[in-house]
Amino acid sequence: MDQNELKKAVGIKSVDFIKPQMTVGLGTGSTVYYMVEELGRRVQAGLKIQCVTTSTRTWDQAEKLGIPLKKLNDVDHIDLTIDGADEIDKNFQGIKGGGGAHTYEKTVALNSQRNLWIVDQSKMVTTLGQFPLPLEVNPFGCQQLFQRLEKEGLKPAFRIDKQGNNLLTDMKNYIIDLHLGQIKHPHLLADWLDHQTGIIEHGLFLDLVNTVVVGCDDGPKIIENIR
Ligand SMILES: O=C[C@H](O)[C@H](O)[C@H](O)COP(=O)(O)O
Repeated sequence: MDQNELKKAVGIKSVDFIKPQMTVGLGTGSTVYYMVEELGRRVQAGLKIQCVTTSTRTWDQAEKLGIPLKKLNDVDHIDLTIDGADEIDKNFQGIKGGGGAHTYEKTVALNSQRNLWIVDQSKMVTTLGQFPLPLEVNPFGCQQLFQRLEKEGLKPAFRIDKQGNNLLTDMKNYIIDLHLGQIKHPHLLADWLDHQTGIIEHGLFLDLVNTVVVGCDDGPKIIENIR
């Protein structure tokens, strides 16, 4: 199976975790796309749920499919959030934000009773960091922040769109990607990044995921993170 077929298989499989009357967080990305398409089919077939989204992309897709949507501020809990990931290590720590949506994604994830990630097998790694670590940053003072990151040896690069401009997030911020190669101590790095003024949110998602559905050639595999 190619990567897209694996993404589609896990996207469809993950919808089995959604039960009637749940409030569900919908992530962002090309794997989540398939999950939302399948959820739309089930809602049209009569499944009663409500959802919050983590990006305008997902909101627009879900709205077109007739999935009932709420703003995050208007729900009192989220039963389950289903999202993609860019890397997951052997300790179930993850990198997200390849699509620049990680700030809203982390906000929704932190407010969810359960988090389920859907990935193809290429995302399962021994050590995080091969995938560049995304930072959402405030445009105000971003050059000074960039220099600070360079000085720390974190190999930053602004993410640029097709027109050659700084890519803008849903919140109209910029993205800086850190090309680290490997992240030996994710918690220490997360702690340092959490304390840098100008960084709105980083893409390290630590101690957050409960279940991972991995797309493998012989079918989706469900892995529980027993913590
Ligand atoms: O900002 C984007 C998200 O964190 C995505 O969930 C992540 O990048 C995985 O995306 P994809 O399923 O397209 O590989």
